[in-house]
Amino acid sequence: RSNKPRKQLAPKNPNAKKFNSITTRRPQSLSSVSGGQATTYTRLPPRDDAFSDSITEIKLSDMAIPTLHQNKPSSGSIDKIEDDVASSSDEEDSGFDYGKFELFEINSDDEIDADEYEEDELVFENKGEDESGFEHKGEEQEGEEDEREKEKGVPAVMRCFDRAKIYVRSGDGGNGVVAFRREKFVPLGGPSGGDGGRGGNVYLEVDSSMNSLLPFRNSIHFRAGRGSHGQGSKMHGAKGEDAVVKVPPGTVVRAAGKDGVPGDILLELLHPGDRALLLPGGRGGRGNASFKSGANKVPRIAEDGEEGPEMWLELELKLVADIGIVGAPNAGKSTFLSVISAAQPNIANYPFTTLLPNLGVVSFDYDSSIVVADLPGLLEGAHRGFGLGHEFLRHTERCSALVHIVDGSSQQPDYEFDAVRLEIEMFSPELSEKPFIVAFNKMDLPEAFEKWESFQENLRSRGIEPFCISAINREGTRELINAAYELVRQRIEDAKEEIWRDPIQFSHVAEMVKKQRTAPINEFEITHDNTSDTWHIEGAGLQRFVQMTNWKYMDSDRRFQHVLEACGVNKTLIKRGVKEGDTVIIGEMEMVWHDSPTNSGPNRKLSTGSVKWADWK
Ligand SMILES: Nc1nc2c(ncn2[C@@H]2O[C@H](COP(=O)(O)OP(=O)(O)OP(=O)(O)O)[C@@H](O)[C@H]2O)c(=O)[nH]1
Ligand SMILES: [Mg+2]
Repeated sequence: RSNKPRKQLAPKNPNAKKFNSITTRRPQSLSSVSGGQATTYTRLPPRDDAFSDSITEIKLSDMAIPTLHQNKPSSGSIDKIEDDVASSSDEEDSGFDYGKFELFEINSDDEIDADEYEEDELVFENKGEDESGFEHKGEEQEGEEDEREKEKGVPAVMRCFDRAKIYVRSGDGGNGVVAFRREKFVPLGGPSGGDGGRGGNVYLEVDSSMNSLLPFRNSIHFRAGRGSHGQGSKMHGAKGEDAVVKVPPGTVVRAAGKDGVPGDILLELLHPGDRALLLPGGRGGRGNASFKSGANKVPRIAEDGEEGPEMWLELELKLVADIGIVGAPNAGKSTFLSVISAAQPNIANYPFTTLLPNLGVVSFDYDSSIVVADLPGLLEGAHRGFGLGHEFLRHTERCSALVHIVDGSSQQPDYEFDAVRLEIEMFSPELSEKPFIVAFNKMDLPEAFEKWESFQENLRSRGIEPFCISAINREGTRELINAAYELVRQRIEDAKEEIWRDPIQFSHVAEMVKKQRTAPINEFEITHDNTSDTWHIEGAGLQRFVQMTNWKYMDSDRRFQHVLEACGVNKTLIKRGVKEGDTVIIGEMEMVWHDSPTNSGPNRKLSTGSVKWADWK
């Protein structure tokens, strides 16, 4: 039989994990000891342990960045590493270019222009730890940054306020080991290799001190730690450290979409304390102590740890406010928020003072309070992209009511009112059906005062009773917010009568992953490529089995043959006409098929039949 190793430059399996870089893999050539069929192993995937560091939280630093940078020019070569591949692949559809972003951050020479990045301070405030020093933008990137801002029409800080795309990966399980007990007075001590530890989980958790997704501008990779490897004396490896991704309340989590089609909603993390197990870590590989059986008392076999699943997520923040303040730019929305709550938004006499929504809490008697959001001003044509406010209208989707502030001193308050209402309708009919209150502001100014009566009449004729206020003098503001509160209260009471929703299932993604993991090993599909005489065997269970098989150990081969036999792969292949020398690919593993001389008859099972292997689990 030929043991010639085959060279293969790219993973043949399109579903194979992207980041198993080929170059880090030591090609090994082992020939099977058994007389089974698929025997010569030509390409094996020992996992490289580059990511074995335990990672707790935001950890984009370390290895990811410099390598990403280095690797950029050599695209096209197979010498890619995880992040390079991962970040360049999924980005185009998202509208964000995080890869670039990161690249900039690396180049940073830590020259921070305090004025320029004033806004960014907001980012760091929220960060639990910013250990890496990569967060600050240097000067070089500024040019490109500007360019991009022009492209998108809105400053990056606004784009990243409520949207982010992140990468999460749970930890791989630790490997099991082969060891035997050797003690002076214990002859034949038996197998004592411990199991590897479980990989760390990835959790998403609401952090109520956060109010934007801006921190994800800087850190988008979250990896849980790998489980430690097992050791002799039946010592099991420690569990890998969990990664906890903190998000602000009101975050909607989607699987990253493709080609502009948003992915499925996985989770909604609305309230402080919400915590979801997203990706469970990989199972630790079993050590040889676990493989001991009556028929095989000296098992020379241990499993590798299971790889932790990975995924790209799209986060979207929808503020959890009870009331949204809407209105044209410069109407006095922020002023109103500042007088009813302790919030101190920027107020100035020019349009678009408010670039990002502000939140304020208004307390009422009996311990009740509501959250009020002040949104950037809405212009006519906002739904076509004019101005800024439209970007943020979706934050009002969760509001119970709107307060619509009209600038009484404007030329035509009636017209302004209609224009903003129209924008709201254009944005979403659902939003326009929310209860709202109209407030005619700046009554202290004579030009506003003059227009009040006609404005009031006009609205009354349409069945709306407007309020008049002078936000700056705090006149009429209390009545206005009380009325708004009344709307919220009603709404809450109405909602109580609605049928109770099912309690939110925070672990359903993890359940899905777990279910996938338990995919039976005998469910697979075989496709045959005539031109290259290649057989692809696809099946989640089998692929997982291959991934966890550690070929270093003698008995691994036998067990592998045994499993192929037992789950029917060999039989199916023979039935479909596999020939001597054909390539058989399962997951990342490539084999050459050999017809053994004892192909038919009971002899086929000779190699494995006598041993009972521990169950695959
Ligand atoms: N005279 C008077 N001026 C007011 C009143 N309320 C707000 N202003 C002024 O109107 C200007 C705009 O106020 P803001 O509260 O920043 O308006 P805004 O609606 O938040 O504006 P944008 O955030 O730019 O959309 C400021 O100069 C305020 O001082 C009021 O009741 N009377
Ligand atoms: Mg404002």
